Amino acid sequence: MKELVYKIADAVSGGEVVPIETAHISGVSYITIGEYGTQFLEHLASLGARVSVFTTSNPSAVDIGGALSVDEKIARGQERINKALRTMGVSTFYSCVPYEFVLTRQRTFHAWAESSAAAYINTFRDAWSDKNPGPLALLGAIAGFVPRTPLYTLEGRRPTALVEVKVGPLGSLEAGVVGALIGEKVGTGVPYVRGAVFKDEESRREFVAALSTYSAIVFAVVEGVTPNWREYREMWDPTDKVVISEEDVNAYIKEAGDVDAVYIGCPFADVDTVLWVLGEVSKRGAAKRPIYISTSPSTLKQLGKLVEKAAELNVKIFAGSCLVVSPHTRRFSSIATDSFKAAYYIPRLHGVKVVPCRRERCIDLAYG
Ligand SMILES: C[C@@](O)(CCOP(=O)(O)O)CC(=O)O
Repeated sequence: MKELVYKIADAVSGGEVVPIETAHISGVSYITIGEYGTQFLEHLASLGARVSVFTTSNPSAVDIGGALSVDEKIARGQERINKALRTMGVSTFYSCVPYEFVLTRQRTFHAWAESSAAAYINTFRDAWSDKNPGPLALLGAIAGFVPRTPLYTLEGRRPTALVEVKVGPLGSLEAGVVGALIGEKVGTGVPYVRGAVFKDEESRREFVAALSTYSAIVFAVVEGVTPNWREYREMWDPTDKVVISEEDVNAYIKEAGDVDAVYIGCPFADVDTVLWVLGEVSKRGAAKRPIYISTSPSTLKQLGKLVEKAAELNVKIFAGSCLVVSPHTRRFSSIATDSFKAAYYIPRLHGVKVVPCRRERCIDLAYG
């Protein structure tokens, strides 16, 4: 596998590579990679390929507690993927927020394939990762190194565009809209973001998820927030400025119509978000329409008995999968969500309509 990574490096980074501490692979759901992707993983495993660094995996098509129904064919396909990954030594923890437990120190190298997770550690920790495509992250995990693309160099992390955010503090939906707008307006390079105030952890997750979904950008310097932001600031003299106003953000937020379900947790929800939803729902009684919350397996465990209590209120908390990569999503015709990443992928992967709304409004829609 090392030769293969060197070959790719010849094409993309003048043959240079960087050693990595950890890898995170995406494209591990039978829904997104299908039969050929599954055979590719099985083939690698049967050749004796084994990861040489700690490697985690993105959500799968099947959640760990069986809260989402999937048909036999998908369940069997997913089991084959799980087996191939386990054989190669991948931690089959199935989470899109591995940064909850892999604490990626500043300026250490990682090969993460999930764009929102790579963008999170770049932006909020100044740990260095490019968005490596899923197969390359896996080959890199096996080899122990990846091509030295610009984001693995200080020079390649030099800001290229100044963005002034004139709206906030940003809740989860607004943070996603601001991320998407920066992505669309700046497109590539490294935005230097001034004035962004995130209300909570979920907003930070939504910001980087939307930024990296709506553009190729997986690193933003957020003034006052990104470690070493002063150093990045001094590296460059801004010429152009992009402004994100309250009107820009409001133009993206439509008044929602009828929905069959509400979805929170793309990227996976933290405990705080789950508690907030449960607090709102407890005040009103069981929701008329199901509220789905995806979390990491450890968050689900930490919640303990609350998961059953939530189920009585029609709040389905599940882990290891999400409504982006699970076929369960196809049973709905319209879903409300505060996630701009989910709003991008769910219609494209499942043909299901998505209504982006603020979290408070999403909860209202579960009763409307
Ligand atoms: C569906 C999926 O491709 C979502 C997109 O991920 P990304 O933003 O392209 O890293 C994730 C996956 O396949 O693991």
